[in-house]
Amino acid sequence: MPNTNLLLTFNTGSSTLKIGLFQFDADGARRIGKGLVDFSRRPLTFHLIEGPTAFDIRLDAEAGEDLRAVIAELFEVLAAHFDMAAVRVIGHRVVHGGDRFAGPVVLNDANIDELDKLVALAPLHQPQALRVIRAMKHLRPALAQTASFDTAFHATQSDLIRRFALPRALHDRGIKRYGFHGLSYAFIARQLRNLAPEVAAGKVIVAHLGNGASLCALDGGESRDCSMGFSTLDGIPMATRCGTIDPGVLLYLLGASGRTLRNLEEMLYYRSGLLGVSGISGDMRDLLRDERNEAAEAVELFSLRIAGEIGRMTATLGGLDGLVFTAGIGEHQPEIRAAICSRLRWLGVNLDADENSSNAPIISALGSKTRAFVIPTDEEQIIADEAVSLLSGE
Ligand SMILES: Nc1ncnc2c1ncn2[C@@H]1O[C@H](COP(=O)(O)OP(=O)(O)O)[C@@H](O)[C@H]1O
Ligand SMILES: CC(=O)OP(=O)(O)O
Ligand SMILES: [Mg+2]
Repeated sequence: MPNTNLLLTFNTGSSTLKIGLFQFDADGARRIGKGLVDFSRRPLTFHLIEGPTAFDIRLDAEAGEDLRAVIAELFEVLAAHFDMAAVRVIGHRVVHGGDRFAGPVVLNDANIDELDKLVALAPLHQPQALRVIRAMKHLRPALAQTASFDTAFHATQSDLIRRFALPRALHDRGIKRYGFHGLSYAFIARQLRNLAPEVAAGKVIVAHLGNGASLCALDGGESRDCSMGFSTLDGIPMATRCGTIDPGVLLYLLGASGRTLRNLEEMLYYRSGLLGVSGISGDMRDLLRDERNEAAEAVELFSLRIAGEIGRMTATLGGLDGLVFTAGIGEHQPEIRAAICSRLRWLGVNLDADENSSNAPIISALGSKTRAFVIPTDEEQIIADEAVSLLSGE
């Protein structure tokens, strides 16, 4: 096998672990493979892509409390395809960096402890990422590990935008908006600079529409606003998460109707959003195929709330030059882009139907005042680039 430096990225989502394999040198990191384990499906299977070839490898390990057995088995499987002795660094996606981390870091015991303190703020994501970090540390104690944060990209937001209209003392204690999906937004800002530099220099809203979904307002490529705030529940409706909700509903459910905190949390994170409204599925592909009214209503509510949030963010920016769609739904579902944009004609968004239906990079019609784009995202590329910069001491 060739003598090169390898880098692995771990993107720990709420129920999946995405692995990126990169070759790197002083010039940067280049992807050579990717893998996915979906912890919501049994038996556990490692879906691995090496160049043009895909493999589905059944795993023997159980996803136990510490994930050590799963990570060890993934390394064994990867060793059959890649030179794992050449791995120099593991880069992790960590969703919440709080106020403490405004950029990527090399992980050590002290900052792993700091990340532990943020678990309550991102209960779906943070504990799982920490399990993977600790499992790696156990398995390869000498290997460097880095963390790249979803929240860090939003450090350019103003104090005003981050503020809730609550007593000041709470803000000072960290009860404020942080913003998420920052690795995706960093990647999109970079790609847009190559695709349409004149738009990237202006006012742009990016719609990251995956299982988790949010919108980000960019001015000159810097974050000014994000629909996700304090937690990954806020903003637009998602596959199974509720998005913005009247806090009076939560008080009512906890008070008069006597739900427990656990039960409420489980409902807001796992049984709401597209799944909750449709009663059918949280997967947009299922809803677009289904002919029942409830499916159509979930899709319509999703589009309506997104268009409304784009209106609000246009006020933050004071105008809109570009709109970018990304992630699973944003990249692959023209029907949803069309439904959102049909509510944004007043903002000067005018789609080209043919370009939109073929998921082309530029989907706005010639002469559209606001230009619209489809740009595939790659959070792992940002994690890899940040790990290489940290390693080379930049
Ligand atoms: N070709 C496609 N591949 C993957 N997801 C797709 C595709 N087309 C539509 N989707 C939708 O994208 C959503 C998942 O988005 P994704 O970005 O993969 O999620 P996440 O990374 O947050 O788990 C689902 O609602 C799914 O229906
Ligand atoms: C922040 C967040 O919601 O992430 P994901 O989309 O991976 O669930
Ligand atoms: Mg995601």
